[in-house]
Amino acid sequence: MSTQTSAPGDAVPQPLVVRTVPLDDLGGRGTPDPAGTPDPADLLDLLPTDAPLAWVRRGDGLVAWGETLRVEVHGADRFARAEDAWRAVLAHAVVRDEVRLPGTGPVAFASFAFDDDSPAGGVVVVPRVVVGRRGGRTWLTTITAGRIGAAPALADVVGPRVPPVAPGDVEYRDGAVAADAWQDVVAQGVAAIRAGEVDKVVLARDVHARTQHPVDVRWALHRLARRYPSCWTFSVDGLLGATPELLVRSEKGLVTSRVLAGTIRRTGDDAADMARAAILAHSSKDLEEHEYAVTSVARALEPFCSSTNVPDVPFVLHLPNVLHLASDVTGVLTAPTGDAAHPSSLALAAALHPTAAVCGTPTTAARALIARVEGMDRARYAGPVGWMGADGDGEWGIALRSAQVDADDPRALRLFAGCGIVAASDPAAELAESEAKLVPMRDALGADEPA
Ligand SMILES: C=C(O[C@@H]1C=C(C(=O)O)C=C[C@H]1O)C(=O)O
Repeated sequence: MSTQTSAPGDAVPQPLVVRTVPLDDLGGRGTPDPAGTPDPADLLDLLPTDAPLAWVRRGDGLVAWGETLRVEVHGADRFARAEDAWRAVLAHAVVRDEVRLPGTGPVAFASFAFDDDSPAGGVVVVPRVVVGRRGGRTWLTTITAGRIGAAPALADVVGPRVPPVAPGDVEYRDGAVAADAWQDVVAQGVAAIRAGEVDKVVLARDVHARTQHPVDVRWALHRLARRYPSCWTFSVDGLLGATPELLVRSEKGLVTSRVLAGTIRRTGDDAADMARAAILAHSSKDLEEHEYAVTSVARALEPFCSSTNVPDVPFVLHLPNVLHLASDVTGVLTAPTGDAAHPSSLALAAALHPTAAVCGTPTTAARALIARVEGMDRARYAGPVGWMGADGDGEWGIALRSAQVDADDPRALRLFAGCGIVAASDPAAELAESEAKLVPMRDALGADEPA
């Protein structure tokens, strides 16, 4: 069943029955499966064409499909409303979880707009079926309205494998701001920095794609996951991508955030790229950009944590298209007192969003500058995307290296990319960097067979 509600708490199916069973001895690699059921070793292979949900990295993670409940939220309190809705769902849930790992039991996927005023708002999807994998353990969760019945079996909830369909020819055209004109947007950002309005601002652009065939999101997901194994490949409500940036993971009182800022394009030549990595690691412009982003994350986490660990120097993250300065910031959540619980991963994501990696410093002025000069609605690009479990633990990425499929036209997509701008930024170089950041999604829509 699928229920639409914009008022959290409305129309929660009662009771909601959640069952998690292990799949450890089912369909493992090399196990002959007479029913032809896909191998859960590759989670993405399980997904149906329609509205696939995914959060995977290096073969682990969650895939899901079906909609037991969908909640749409809007406005500045969209995160809090989403959390209220999730709690209302849980209040009516009967849970039998035989695996008890992060990601087992009830799970919601969600994605949120970057901007408080965006019509894109946010969406929480409680799927009907979830298959998860973590450290060699695989499980199946079903979330249905009704009564507790027999333990679910994979063969009953997964259809025959329909191979992903290629998008065919893809036409690209300018988005809200043409590529050339976007250099003026960057120049306005630099001018605002020099005028003292902000220290850093992140400016983005979109590109429109039109595919020959309706987009089969799974085609793109497979390609993203294979080419960008260190990224989090995600799909929620038509927003898909492979982000290298983890806004926050919260697990058993431990929080982690992978902060990126400071980028250099790769050349394709390994020796030259090693030299570029060294240049990046010593570039004062990129180190400045990075410092703003790390500080914004550390400051936002501090009120929730009894201790935090902020690395002194970033490492260089190598991706096939770009190199980034990266820092893994960690913290221990302050132990709850009395009946209080830890803040949920979503509450932490709400407190962190938007970091200086995707907005700028100071936040309020950078937000206002973006709204004034960027010339587009970012929608859910650069907003939090991820999943959360019943205990509030979960993982939220920043929706970068991403595209949004038009809900009314499955052949139309918007691709997005943005760049951190500081006083020393050069508009032409930033345009080139934005092109490099569009590569993952362009390749994901490529015509050749997935490798
Ligand atoms: C805004 C994007 O990326 C962000 C900006 C970066 C930069 O300017 O160096 C690096 C990583 C991300 O934090 C994007 O990919 O669209």
